[in-house]
Amino acid sequence: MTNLPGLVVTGASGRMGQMLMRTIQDSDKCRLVGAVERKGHDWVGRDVGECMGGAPMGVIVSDDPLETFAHAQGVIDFTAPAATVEFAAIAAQARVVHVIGTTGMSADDLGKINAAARHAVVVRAGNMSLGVNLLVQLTKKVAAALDEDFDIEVIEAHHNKKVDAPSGTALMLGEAAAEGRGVSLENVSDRGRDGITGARERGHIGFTAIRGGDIVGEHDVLFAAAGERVILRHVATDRAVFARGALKAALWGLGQKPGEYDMMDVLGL
Ligand SMILES: NC(=O)C1=CN([C@@H]2O[C@H](COP(=O)(O)OP(=O)(O)OC[C@H]3O[C@@H](n4cnc5c(N)ncnc54)[C@H](O)[C@@H]3O)[C@@H](O)[C@H]2O)C=CC1
Ligand SMILES: O=C(O)C1=N[C@H](C(=O)O)C[C@H](O)C1
Repeated sequence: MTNLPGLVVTGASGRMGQMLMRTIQDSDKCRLVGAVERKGHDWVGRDVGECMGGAPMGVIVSDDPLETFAHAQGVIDFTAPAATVEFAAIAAQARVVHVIGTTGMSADDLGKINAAARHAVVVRAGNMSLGVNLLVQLTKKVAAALDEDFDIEVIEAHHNKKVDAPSGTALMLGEAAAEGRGVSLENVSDRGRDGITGARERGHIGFTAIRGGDIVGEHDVLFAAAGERVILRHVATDRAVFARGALKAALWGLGQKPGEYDMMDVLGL
């Protein structure tokens, strides 16, 4: 057992943190060697199993990422942009694989993560599920096949605690649609319509975000033309799909050279 790769989960008390720790616990390919939460969090100093309301897991929640990462081969990080940028620098220093699921990052944040990836393996994706990564490829193909008579709209729905919009997945899908069309998303992105917006511009890619209840994550890519519509859809009903993808990414990353990778690399899509 002790020869299995050791993984740390950051944001341990979060929706994804807890799902990740349970998934690692159930895996026979890796083991949980650390759990990190922010300073002042009431889980710090306590056993993670007990914090989650179960039996002790022999892992004490820490607020010291530097010390925790030093005992691991990989870190799985679904937290918040500022925390992820800090963890990227520490993971690079410790030369451990850093799997990043955090969304809502700025261009500046992404630049810092890219710099960290010079020293360690980083696998980053706005969605770690197999289904969404397949949908990204399908979106690129459909966008390449249909001309601008088809208006492209990305519609996403998430739970009422989500803090960023559009979702990381919606942006991946928008990028894929733009790439399929041979344009830059930056130049055609249409976000936040409100009021007298004027008619829709031909060639634009629109984004709509729905927030409510406990929706895990739903994404539609709509191609709407006169007389017909094509709709590509992914519905996640269980966060386990993201956790399984993240574990796969961490284990895959152990065999790679330093650099920034995504789930397409991991899944070979
Ligand atoms: N790429 C993917 O497949 C997926 C990505 N996500 C993304 O993962 C992120 C987290 O999502 P949730 O788990 O729903 O959020 P959450 O709010 O439930 O959990 C975030 C956790 O990070 C912790 N945290 C914040 N700053 C920290 C710091 N400096 N040090 C240690 N811990 C810190 C918080 O205390 C919290 O426990 C979001 O950006 C979300 O969009 C979520 C699901 C799937
Ligand atoms: O915050 C979430 O919950 C999710 N975030 C990711 C995103 O922003 O796309 C992935 C998934 O949809 C759930």
